Amino acid sequence: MQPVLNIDDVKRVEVALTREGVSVSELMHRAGLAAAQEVLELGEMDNVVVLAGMGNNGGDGWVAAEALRAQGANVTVVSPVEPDALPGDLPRQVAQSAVRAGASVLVGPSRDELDDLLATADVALDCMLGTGFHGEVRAPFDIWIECLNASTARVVSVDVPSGLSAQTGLAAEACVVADMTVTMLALKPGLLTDDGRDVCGAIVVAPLAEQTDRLVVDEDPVAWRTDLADYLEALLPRTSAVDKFSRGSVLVVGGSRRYPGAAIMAALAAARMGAGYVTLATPASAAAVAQAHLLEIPVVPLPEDADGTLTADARDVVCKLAERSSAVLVGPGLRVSGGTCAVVSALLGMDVPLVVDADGLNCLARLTNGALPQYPEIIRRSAPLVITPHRGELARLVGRPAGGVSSLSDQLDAARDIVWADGGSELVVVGKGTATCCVSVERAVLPKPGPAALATAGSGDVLAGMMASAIAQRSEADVDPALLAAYVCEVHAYAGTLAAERRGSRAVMASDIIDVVGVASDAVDAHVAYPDGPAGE
Ligand SMILES: NC(=O)C1=CN([C@@H]2O[C@H](COP(=O)(O)OP(=O)(O)OC[C@H]3O[C@@H](n4cnc5c(N)ncnc54)[C@H](O)[C@@H]3O)[C@@H](O)[C@H]2O)[C@@H](O)CC1
Ligand SMILES: [K+]
Repeated sequence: MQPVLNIDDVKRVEVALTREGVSVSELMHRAGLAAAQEVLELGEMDNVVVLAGMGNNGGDGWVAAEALRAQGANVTVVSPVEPDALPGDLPRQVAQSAVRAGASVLVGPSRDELDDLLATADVALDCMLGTGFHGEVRAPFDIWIECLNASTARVVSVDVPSGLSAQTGLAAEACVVADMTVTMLALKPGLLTDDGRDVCGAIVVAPLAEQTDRLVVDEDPVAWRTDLADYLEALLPRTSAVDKFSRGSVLVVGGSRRYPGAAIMAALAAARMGAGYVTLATPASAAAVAQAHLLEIPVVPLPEDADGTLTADARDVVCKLAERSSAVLVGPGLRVSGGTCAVVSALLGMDVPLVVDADGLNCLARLTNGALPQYPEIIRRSAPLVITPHRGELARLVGRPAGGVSSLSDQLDAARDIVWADGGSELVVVGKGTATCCVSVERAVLPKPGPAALATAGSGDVLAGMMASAIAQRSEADVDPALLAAYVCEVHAYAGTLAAERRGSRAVMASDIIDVVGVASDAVDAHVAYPDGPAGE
C-alpha cells in the first residue's frame, strides 16, 4: 500500500528530513533531478520548455532544466522575472546555476511568444505552482496555463499540476492538465480525487531520501492507497466443496411501494458476488413486483403502512430471518419513517454482520439526531458493521450542513469522527465519492476508483449488495474489515469499467454493472494472484 499524506504532514516530513541532515536545498536538487529523470525516460525529448514559478516549485524546475541541459536537451526556462530578481534565495541560486550551465531563459513572454515556444517543445515541465498555491491563479500563470493546455507538448507536472489543490483535489479555473505528475515524498489526497483524477495523468512518487518511507509512516498517513497485490488476504473463498449455505447467506431488507427497484438490484448484486443464498424482505405491496424480477431469490412480504413503507411490526419477521443469515443489508429504497427506523434499530441491536446503506443511513441519522459521533452506543456491537454513505449522507450523519463534505479530505475527517467515537474494530465507514475511502479505527484504505460510468442511479445499491455478500462469505475469517470493504469497491469499480466497455461510457445502468460483477471479481482475483493477469492496471 502507498501512504497518502496531508500537505501539513508532508511539510513535517520535510522538516524531519532536514533534522536528519538532508537540507531543503538538497531536497530541491533531488526533486529537480527526479523530474528530469522522468522526462528522460519518456525518450526522444530533445526540446524542453520549463515553466517556472517564483517559489520552490519553480526552483525544482530550474534544477531539472540544468540536469536536462547536461544530458544534451535544448532547454528554455520561462520565468516571470529575471533569475537574479527571484525573491527566494534557493530558487534564485538554482536559477543562476541553470543559466550558467547554458539553459535559455524567456522572461515574461507575451501569449504569442509563449505559444510559439511551446509549439517547438516535445515536453513541457510544469513548475509554476506547487503545494504553496492557494486561491485562484493570478497572472501571468493563468495565461501560461491556457497556453500550455492548448499546446501539443507532453506535460509533466512537478509535485502537483499547477492550479490544483493537492489537499482538496479541487482545481482553480485555470489548471494544468498533465500527462504525468511527479510528486515529492508521498501521495497527497488531492491528487487522487475530484479534479485531481482528471488533471494529474500518471502519478509517480519521488521519495527523495532513503529515510522518507520511515518518516512518512511516523506522520500517521491520512490514508493508504491499495495496490491489487494487497488484496490477497481479502479474496473470497474458492473451493469446490461447498453447498449453497456454506457459501454465505444474505438477507436484504429494503424497498417500498414507491421504490421497489433498489432492493431488487441489491439482492441480485449479492447473488452475483457469490453468496449461495439470498433472501429479500420487502413491504408487502412491493413483494409481487420484486418476485417477478427475482426468479432465484425468495421474497418475503413484510407489514407496511398506507404509504407502502415498513411498519415497526416488521421487526419480528426481519430479526428471525436475520438470525439465520450470515450477513444482512438494510436500507436500499426503504424510505425514512418511524417503522423503518424501528427496523434499522432492531438490526443494529443484533449480533449479525450488517451493512447499512441509503435510507438505512438516513434512519441512522434520525436515530442519532444527525450527530452519530455523539451516540456511539447506537452502533456499538460485537459483529461487523459497514456503513456506506456518499458525501451527502455522510454530512447528515455527522451533523454538517448540506455540501459540508465536499472532498476526500472531508470524507476522511467525517468517517474518522464516526469510527473514533465508536472505537471498535468491527466498524467500517465506506465514504463514497469520486474517490472512495474505507475507514476503520485501524486505518483508512483507498481502493482504486472506478470510472465515471459508476455515477448512475442504483450503482450504490449494487455496491451495498456486493458488500453484504462478501461479508457473508468471509464471516468466519479474520480479515481486516477495511481491506475487505476496499476489495469489494475495487471489484465494483472494475465491473463499472467492463460495463462501460460493453455498453458505452455514458450508457451504463446499474443492471449492466450487476451483469458483470462475476467476471469482474474473477478478473480482479486473477490479477491479485497473478499480477500479469487479465485485469491490467
Ligand atoms: N515539501 C518538500 O519536501 C519539498 C518541496 N519542494 C517543492 O516546493 C514546493 C512548495 O514550495 P513553496 O512553498 O515555495 O510554494 P510554491 O512554489 O508551490 O508556490 C509559492 C509561490 O506561488 C505563488 N502563489 C501562491 N498562490 C498563487 C496564486 N494563486 N497565483 C499566483 N501565484 C501564487 C506565491 O506567491 C509564491 O511565489 C513543492 O510543491 C515542491 O515542488 C521541493 O523543492 C523539495 C521537497
Ligand atoms: K506544478
